[in-house]
Amino acid sequence: MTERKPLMAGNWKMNLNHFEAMKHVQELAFSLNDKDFDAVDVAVLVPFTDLRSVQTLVQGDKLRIRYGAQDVSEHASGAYTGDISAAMLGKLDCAYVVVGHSERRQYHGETDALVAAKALAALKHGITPIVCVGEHLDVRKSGEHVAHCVEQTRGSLAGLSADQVKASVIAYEPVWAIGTGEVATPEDAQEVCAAIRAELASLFDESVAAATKILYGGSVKGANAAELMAQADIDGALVGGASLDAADFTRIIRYRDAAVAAS
Ligand SMILES: O=C[C@H](O)COP(=O)(O)O
Repeated sequence: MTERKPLMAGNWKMNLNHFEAMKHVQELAFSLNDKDFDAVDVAVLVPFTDLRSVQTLVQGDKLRIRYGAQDVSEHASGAYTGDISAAMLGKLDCAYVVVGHSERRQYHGETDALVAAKALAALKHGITPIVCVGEHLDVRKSGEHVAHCVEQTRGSLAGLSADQVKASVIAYEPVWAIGTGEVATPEDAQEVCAAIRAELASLFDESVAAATKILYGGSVKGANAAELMAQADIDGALVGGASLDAADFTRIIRYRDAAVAAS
């Protein structure tokens, strides 16, 4: 069976300027140790304006924290005012980029096809795309959430090869659970993550399904990370609000400690 090393990725969204970013990364680095990094991959997904400062800090201090961006252009270069290319992110040694976050889908009209094009652009430059999918509350209430997320996964990975999917991360984020304090139950999250994994097996094969990391996102905190991580198909978390608090993000990264304390 393939070992999938957990990934805890903090999506800062539009928070923290580059001074605040450096302070926050230093705080996080101070609270984590080698044992944490051996057990879990830790990443911060920061505003574009923070990237160079975070890179300098991480590389200068040889920190084991990885970093990345929250969006990328599907284009290689050219007259796309305000956009940032994957080549530019690659030059900053970004390890990850979020594509298709529900806030981009909602406020910027991003479609599955665009998300797939962005994922491909990232992969071309050796950057792992974190491809987000998830349903709105009305879809959940209609009982169509599994079919919806599977369909969105298929569309958002269109054109990626088996190896490219293995080199990607998928994040299931029910939109109704984002920033609301309304966390999906571990069983709800597992249901969709398992369906996404089954879809990878049917689109490609079992090796792709076994190798691809699937994260859960939506009101993850130190207090609920362990029960989510106990689910077979959840390989980590995409954390918004709680990642802005170094202490709570550390608790999420150390979810195993909470699991031990509860047993
Ligand atoms: O990308 C992160 C998600 O949107 C979750 O945000 P949240 O943890 O604040 O609910």
